[in-house]
Amino acid sequence: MNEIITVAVAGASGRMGREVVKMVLGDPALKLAAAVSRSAAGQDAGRMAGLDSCGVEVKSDLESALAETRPDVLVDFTTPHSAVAHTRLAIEYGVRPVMGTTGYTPEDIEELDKLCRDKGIGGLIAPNFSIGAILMMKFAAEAAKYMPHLEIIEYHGDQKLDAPSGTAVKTAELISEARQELRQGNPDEKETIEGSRGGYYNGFRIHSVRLPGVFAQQEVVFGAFGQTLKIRHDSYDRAGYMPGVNTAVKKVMTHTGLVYGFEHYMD
Ligand SMILES: NC(=O)c1ccc[n+]([C@@H]2O[C@H](COP(=O)([O-])OP(=O)(O)OC[C@H]3O[C@@H](n4cnc5c(N)ncnc54)[C@H](O)[C@@H]3O)[C@@H](O)[C@H]2O)c1
Ligand SMILES: O=C(O)C1=N[C@H](C(=O)O)CCC1
Repeated sequence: MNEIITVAVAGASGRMGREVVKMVLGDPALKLAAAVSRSAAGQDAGRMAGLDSCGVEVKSDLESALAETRPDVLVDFTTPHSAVAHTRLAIEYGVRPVMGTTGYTPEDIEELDKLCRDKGIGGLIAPNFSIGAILMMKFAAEAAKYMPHLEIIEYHGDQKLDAPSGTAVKTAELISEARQELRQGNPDEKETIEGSRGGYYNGFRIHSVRLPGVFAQQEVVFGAFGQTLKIRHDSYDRAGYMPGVNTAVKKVMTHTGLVYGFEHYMD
């Protein structure tokens, strides 16, 4: 029989964190070891997530929670400001990080991969855990081989802290690996309002829309002679990320080193 995997959740009272607590409590192969939230400290984690009491009290400090409970895995959905520090902390305690939080740079990822390898543990940074979003990224990278003129438009709520989204950055990276080098558009173009052409990435543009009422959507728009192609993904419910997070918690136990992108866990 497989060992039960013990899981700590950081950002447990947040919108994603509550879904993760529910997912962990609902899977007999997993055990909630700790839940960390500064705003909900002292509450029962199950009650906080809208379920019955589970006997795990929410703690306010990640480091002491990891030191006391020594879980197998940390699942983190907090803020881009704390993502790197939380990943380092988990690795230091030998806890495998499954990081849904966005905002890492390529240099951060390289450093954290080395730390994981030195410690002999696995880790995952996944800007998006939903199957549809992963397929949208894969299809966009494939399309870019044949239609290299493109722009990425991502839409999120107006309180999102990072721009572009982690998903847009990952999409841009995958597209850049697949697409021939090309500087799009008119080289003499002039912005009369700064930023109106969006962010520049390897010859193409990324636009971040932030509006109340929006959750998470992205489209990659391709243009070629006489035609356009749009590849679009829409998220409607945070529970839609949970099958991916559940798979990640189990797969991160099986390898060494940091994996960047949930697509690596799909095959
Ligand atoms: N990978 C994915 O599939 C995916 C999906 C949705 C959201 N996200 C990302 O997850 C992150 C969180 O999103 P959300 O919508 O749940 O945000 P949220 O604001 O609802 O929740 C974040 C929570 O983290 C807590 N927090 C902040 N700093 C903390 C710290 N140092 N220690 C402990 N808790 C802390 C906040 O109090 C809050 O409860 C964002 O970066 C977002 O982009 C990723
Ligand atoms: O709601 C958010 O914030 C989301 N962030 C992720 C990103 O930055 O890509 C994924 C979708 C939801």
